[in-house]
Amino acid sequence: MDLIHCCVRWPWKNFPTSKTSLFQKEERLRHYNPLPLTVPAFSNRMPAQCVFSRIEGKGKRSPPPPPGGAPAKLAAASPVASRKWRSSAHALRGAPRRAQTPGSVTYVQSNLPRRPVPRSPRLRPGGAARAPGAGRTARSHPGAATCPFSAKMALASGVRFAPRALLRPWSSPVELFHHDRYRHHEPPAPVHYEDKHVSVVKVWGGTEPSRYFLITARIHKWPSGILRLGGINGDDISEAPRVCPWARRWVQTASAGPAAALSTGAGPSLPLFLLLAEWVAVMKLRNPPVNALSLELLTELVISLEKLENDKTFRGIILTSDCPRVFCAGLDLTEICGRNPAHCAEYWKAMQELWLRMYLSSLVLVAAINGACPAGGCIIALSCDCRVLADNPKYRIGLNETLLGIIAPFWLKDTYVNTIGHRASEQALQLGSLFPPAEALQVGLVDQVVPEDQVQSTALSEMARWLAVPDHARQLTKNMMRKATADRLLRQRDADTQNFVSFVCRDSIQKSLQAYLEKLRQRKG
Ligand SMILES: CC/C=C\CC/C=C/CC(=O)SCCNC(=O)CCNC(=O)[C@H](O)C(C)(C)COP(=O)(O)OP(=O)(O)OC[C@H]1O[C@@H](n2cnc3c(N)ncnc32)[C@H](O)[C@@H]1OP(=O)(O)O
Repeated sequence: MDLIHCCVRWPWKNFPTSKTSLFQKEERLRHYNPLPLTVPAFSNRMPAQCVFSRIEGKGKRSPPPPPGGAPAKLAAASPVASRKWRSSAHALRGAPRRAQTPGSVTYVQSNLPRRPVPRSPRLRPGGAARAPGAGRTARSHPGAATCPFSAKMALASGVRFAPRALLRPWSSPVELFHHDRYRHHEPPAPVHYEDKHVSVVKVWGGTEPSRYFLITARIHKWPSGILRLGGINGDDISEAPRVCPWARRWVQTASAGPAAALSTGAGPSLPLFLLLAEWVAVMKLRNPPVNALSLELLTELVISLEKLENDKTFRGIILTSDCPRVFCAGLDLTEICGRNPAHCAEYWKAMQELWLRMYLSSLVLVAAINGACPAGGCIIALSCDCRVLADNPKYRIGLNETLLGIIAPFWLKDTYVNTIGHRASEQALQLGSLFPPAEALQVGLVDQVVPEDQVQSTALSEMARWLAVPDHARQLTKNMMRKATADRLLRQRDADTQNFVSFVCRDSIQKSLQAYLEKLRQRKG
């Protein structure tokens, strides 16, 4: 995904300028431009550093066009781009043109069909074909610096942008630039991007989070109005502020506000945290007293996961417990104790389903383990991508099946081995070890052990770290790492169910399960 793609899908006309829901706009655009248009010529060199921003002033008049006019500027920068500009300007004649209102953005929205762009031999790595002297305009006359890169990029891609908008001097209300050029986009001296001058109004996430993000901030001083800083999601959104030094300053300044409210832990910069608010679901297990995995809870979890996976608003889930002192007590023993084989089979299938869904989930799953986490609870946590455990010696984690007289099935064992390695698993599984936090960290069962009151914020920081990776790359890698293990169960699912049912329905096993449950109840008394 790159800036051009974003531009194509999101011409200025459709760029949300009011508080109208971005999601509605996105929906409209889907119909407006249903064919995905990729621009291979630029995609490799337009990573997340691409930022485009726009300042809308109220009642302020736009600065006059640069001396010599846009075509002349472009001609000076590149004769090729200039020729293309002329032809596109010609093509644009007759296209709907919106009148320039004071302080608002002027643009021409083309109604020409868009076309895919062939790789141009004139384009050099690291930027578009740069004609001699292309950067000189900015140095000699910063106020009149043009964006030839953007112009050429758009023209070459067949995007019929308003040339005036593209070639506008940067100090005008419209800015569209590339990281190669950011150094020419220093703000004029009187602008102070400090706390009292700038406040974040909203951070928007798209319905397709891998596409873009947008931060709206209110600037209290000159140029007063609304500033929007946008970027392409899925690459590395924390990179975006790096594009432009003054934007970074602004983002850093603003990070004392809403971001601080969202997280007390140290974490990446503001946009991530604000976006987290929109992209990350927190799923709390609530089946008191110990969050045992009843059939109902399993079904509920599977449905919720499916919903979140299908809702493109979400990129991650933080899984935690709503029950004090217990994350999850594992299988609900009452579901397999004294029940008929059909019920046991149904129950086990639900357990398999949940594991498969979690283990192969395209979302980032972070387990915020705020309580004891034995057996099935541990498997739920191990199916996540990352585990944060509260530092309390009572909160132990591990697969203790052997202590109940039962055997962990092969896919539980595989999950264990994939996490802590063969030898450690061999030992821990046979002994039914439940690890206290420090040991769990040492053996690699969890990724972080933190004070109890920091579990959620650390999980959020971890989530931010995982979300900073482009979704597609992370998902494919996850799949590559986990598919073989999941496939093994998929191939033997029925046999595994039969094995489970025949095992737990044995008299001897039923007796030991009964005894174990009894022990738990007596312990309480
Ligand atoms: C071929 C394949 C064959 C088999 C594969 C089977 C795979 C199994 C994986 C599993 O998950 S087996 C389940 C293993 N789970 C455990 O061993 C956990 C047992 N529970 C505990 O250790 C503790 O309850 C706790 C540390 C989770 C919480 O301790 P605490 O807060 O002190 O609560 P209580 O012990 O007082 O328990 C309150 C209440 O909850 C009942 N209960 C506890 N665990 C379970 C459970 N897993 N299933 C059903 N019910 C459970 C306990 O009996 C108490 O009930 P009351 O009626 O007395 O309130």
